[in-house]
Amino acid sequence: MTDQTLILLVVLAVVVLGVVLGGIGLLRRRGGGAPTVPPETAETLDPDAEATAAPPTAATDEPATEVPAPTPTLERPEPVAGRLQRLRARLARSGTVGQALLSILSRGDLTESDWEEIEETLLLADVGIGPTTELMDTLRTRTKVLGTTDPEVVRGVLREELLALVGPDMDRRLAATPVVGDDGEPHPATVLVVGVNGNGKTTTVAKLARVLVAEGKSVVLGAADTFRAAAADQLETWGSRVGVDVVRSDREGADPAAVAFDAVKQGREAGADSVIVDTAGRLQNKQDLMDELGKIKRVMSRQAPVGEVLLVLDATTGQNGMRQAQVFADVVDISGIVLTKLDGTAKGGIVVTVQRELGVPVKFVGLGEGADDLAPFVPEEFVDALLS
Ligand SMILES: Nc1nc2c(ncn2[C@@H]2O[C@H](COP(=O)(O)OP(=O)(O)OP(=O)(O)O)[C@@H](O)[C@H]2O)c(=O)[nH]1
Repeated sequence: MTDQTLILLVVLAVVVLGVVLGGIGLLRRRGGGAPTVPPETAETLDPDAEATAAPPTAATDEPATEVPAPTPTLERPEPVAGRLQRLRARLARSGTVGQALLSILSRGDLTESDWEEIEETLLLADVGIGPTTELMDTLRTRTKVLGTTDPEVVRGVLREELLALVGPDMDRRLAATPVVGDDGEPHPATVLVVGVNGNGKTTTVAKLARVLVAEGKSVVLGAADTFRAAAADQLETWGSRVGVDVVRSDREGADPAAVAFDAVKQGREAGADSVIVDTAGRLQNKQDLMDELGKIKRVMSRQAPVGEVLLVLDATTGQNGMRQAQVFADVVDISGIVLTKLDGTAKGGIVVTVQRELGVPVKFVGLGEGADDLAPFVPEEFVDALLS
């Protein structure tokens, strides 16, 4: 190969190379590949960069956008005033006693067998022997003096006498307002709720919390029924519906007094108006019950005086319920009674019996399973419902 041939070959190779490289450049400009722009300048070049940029990750310095948690909607319990009036139809079965008495008394010139019928009606309604005899004596005297069978007059007399029996002057207010302790500090009003299991105690605690919330009070609940985890779950569910905190133990069988103490402590620290404590109420024997309730009350008092001990009693249990009630009254100072399930019984006379035997007023009555089916007991409204 001559020198000339060699120079020709080199020139040819350079030309071919130039053509090939030029072709590749042309292809690239037509969009066949990404422009080789360094990544850090890509954003500034892309007009849509802001809109399409990925959200900042935790690794960046930019603060993460906070998505507010959805606020649970709290229920507003029904107003408390007039609840017994609203629920009076639930007393229909109890009302049969009033209706029966009215119809007998309206016969006029009552015979001994009429009076026996009156007695039987009262006893069947659980009015109890003592109050039944008293009522019959006054009715005998008054109907004889009046000498009338006018239904309105007879109704008026019966209303007055039933009201006297139920006790219109007893103090039925719930001690639920904070008190100033010996240390000069405000303490929440504390309510200890006792009674045999199955009487409706846990649901009553929840309903009571709603009563107080309806009155604008702040409440903390203590789930000291540590034998039954479901009782604490039940309270938590009910409490969350109205924004009420529940203090509980996660350990079944935990010391109920410790839970009660923590509940009152939390209520005090939070500046709550009231603390309501649910208890187990197992009736193994009187001594155990006395030890348990005594300890709970003692321990609670270290945080705040126990202002109220409510006994929950199932109105349908009759004399058996009265015996249980007596055991509780013997072991702890009861300040009021809640009569549950009054909607399902004709034995409304238990109101009279239980007040007489325990010497404390019925403060609330349960008239159904609904969240607001607990009514403050108003003697006039109760007697009117019996006679309507
Ligand atoms: N009809 C009616 N049912 C009620 C009333 N109060 C409570 N109950 C029902 O009675 C049942 C027992 O109620 P609970 O509150 O679980 O009873 P408890 O006394 O706490 O029972 P333990 O937790 O086992 O001690 C439930 O089905 C309640 O809904 C009421 O006034 N009327």
